[in-house]
Amino acid sequence: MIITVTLNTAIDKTLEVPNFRIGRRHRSVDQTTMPGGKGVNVARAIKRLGRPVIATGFAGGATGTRIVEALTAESVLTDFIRIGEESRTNTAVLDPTTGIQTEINERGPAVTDREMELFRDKLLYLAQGADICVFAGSLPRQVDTDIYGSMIKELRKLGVTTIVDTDGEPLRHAVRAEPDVVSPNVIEAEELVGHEFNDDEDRMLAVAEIVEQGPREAIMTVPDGVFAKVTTDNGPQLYRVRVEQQEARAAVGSGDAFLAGYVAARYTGGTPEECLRFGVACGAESTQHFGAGVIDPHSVERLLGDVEAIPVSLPAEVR
Ligand SMILES: O=P(O)(O)OC[C@@]1(O)O[C@H](CO)[C@@H](O)[C@@H]1O
Repeated sequence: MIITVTLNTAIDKTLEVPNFRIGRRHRSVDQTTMPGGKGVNVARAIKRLGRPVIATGFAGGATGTRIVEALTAESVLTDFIRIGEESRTNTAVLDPTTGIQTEINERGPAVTDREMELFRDKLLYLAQGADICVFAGSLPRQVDTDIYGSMIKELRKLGVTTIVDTDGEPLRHAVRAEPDVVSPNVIEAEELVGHEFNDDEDRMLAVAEIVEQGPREAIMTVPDGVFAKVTTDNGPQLYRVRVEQQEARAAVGSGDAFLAGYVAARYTGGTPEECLRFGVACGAESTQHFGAGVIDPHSVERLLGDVEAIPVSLPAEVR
């Protein structure tokens, strides 16, 4: 079983607004709502890939009920802790004339110590039957920024593989707890290592630098693929994995789809290279659909042949 943890679940509302301009009044021509939050999107995509997955975390109020009911309607297994405050609604404005999407994410509810205690209990219970646990997304209010870090340590004792996709302080703490994999995007990775990347060499060295901070492996997502430092049977290996970028219908959540593909392949025993290639195919395919974590597994298989995995030699200083 694969667990996805989403502490800050959301209803993602996307409004289609042609010629969107800051400071003007608009009427949307179309709108969609879907349960979201990064771990929820990862669970949706893993389910579509046919691997066993359960989504957990916090869900509060009428929005929380909607999130759980909508996931159930998608046949995604859920086991959320119900909390007193309302889960958030994240709003995205998509301008079809330019393809540009603007997002406003709410901070989310405050979580009490008691609710957090209940969640820890639940996670440890679910972890007994799990192989992999994915922690993804921001934290709701009043939650210790070391929460992912402390859960990673507890799950390691149970032999569960831990994978993290978050940012800022929670990411900083999580890497120190030595998870199996961290998967930041470029902006999150630049913040983590403390400098900007100017070229591919910088990006390649950055994943090695992140591994130095604690995780066993690091995968940085970029629009056309990933830069990664993974552990193969022959030792550590750097990879650049890329695919020709297609014109995106909606790129939001492609990092979540990458992670879902990577985890699904890892769950069924893929080699590191196979997992990275499958993840990149899933991330790219997801850009053809509205809705984060929505993928078509048949198109993913077709795209896989176009994904290139290039092993990169380790410079002496990062060996
Ligand atoms: O505020 P967070 O938790 O960092 O990100 C939440 C979010 O923007 O990320 C997903 C796309 O990756 C959306 O489903 C969701 O609304």
